[in-house]
Amino acid sequence: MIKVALPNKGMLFEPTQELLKACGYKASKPYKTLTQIDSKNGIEFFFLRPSDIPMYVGRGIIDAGITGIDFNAEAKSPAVKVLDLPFGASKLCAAVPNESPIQSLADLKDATIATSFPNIVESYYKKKMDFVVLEGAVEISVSLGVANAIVDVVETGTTLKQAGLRIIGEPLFRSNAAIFCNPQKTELEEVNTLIRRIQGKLVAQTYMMIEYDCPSELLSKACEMTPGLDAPTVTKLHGREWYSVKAMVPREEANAIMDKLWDAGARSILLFGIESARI
Ligand SMILES: Nc1ncnc2c1ncn2[C@@H]1O[C@H](COP(=O)(O)OP(=O)(O)OP(=O)(O)O)[C@@H](O)[C@H]1O
Ligand SMILES: O=P(O)(O)OC[C@H]1O[C@H](OP(=O)(O)OP(=O)(O)O)[C@H](O)[C@@H]1O
Ligand SMILES: [Mg+2]
Repeated sequence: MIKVALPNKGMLFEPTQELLKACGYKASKPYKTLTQIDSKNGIEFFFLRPSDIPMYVGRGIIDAGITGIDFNAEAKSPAVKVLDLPFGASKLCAAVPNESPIQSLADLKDATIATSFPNIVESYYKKKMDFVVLEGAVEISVSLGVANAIVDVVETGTTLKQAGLRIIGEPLFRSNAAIFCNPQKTELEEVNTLIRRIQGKLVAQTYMMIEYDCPSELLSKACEMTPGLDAPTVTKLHGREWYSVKAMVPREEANAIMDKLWDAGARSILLFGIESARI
């Protein structure tokens, strides 16, 4: 049985729970319980603080885990990223009070910076810096007088704005959620099954299946409009010079492609969702 760590709280908790459930895993966190055994799939899930997951996976105590790229970098963990996930997208930005004379990231070299990510900040500046290290609610620290600036996660910017801060320069780091694996465990069968199932679900969320009929003179143009991942499947209709075409199309473009096919003369155009996929 392999060990897999999942976030026990925070921004990654719900999307991770939903993803694993959709992939057929018994991974829902029981109330006040920090483990869940999925014996059918040979996995014991551990619900841990997302910032602690890189340490456990890096040491090989846990085989694989889902957390943020920023947390893995901050922990300087040897865990390897094996798959990006489409949630937890964030950036680490420096910010100062609106009225501060500081204008650029270079001006922050000698400032006292409040942050939960001192290692990432030092890698950015490539020198020892002066920090107040906080667990959270970092935006309020400047008005409380412990620092001149912060480096913290920004998503919409609302928390910064409410605290009377403004962003300086470009983000120091960009992050999203990902699956990380211990470098010695990347070949484990259960780890690879987990990755393939999640990849399959992500493909299913990104693509749809289109099926339509078109006259023979339209076939090559229609296939150009719906090239699929490799090539569209084409079947001749019985008793007519018409063809049935089936292909995967990007979900975001699916309706526009249907409109174009219709205008070009295709008919009986059907669009299907994909539950999962192994490509
Ligand atoms: N508002 C947000 N939007 C998107 N991603 C975010 C946001 N806040 C944090 N993240 C990202 O989600 C991951 C987990 O951060 P989160 O703040 O949820 O963990 P935590 O600090 O351990 O939990 P909590 O804040 O509840 O104590 C990190 O990789 C972080 O970059
Ligand atoms: O740009 P915004 O959309 O406002 O989001 C950014 C905020 O979200 C996170 O806070 P969280 O709720 O995780 O609390 P924390 O500060 O205690 O970690 C992050 O630390 C920022 O404070
Ligand atoms: Mg947080």
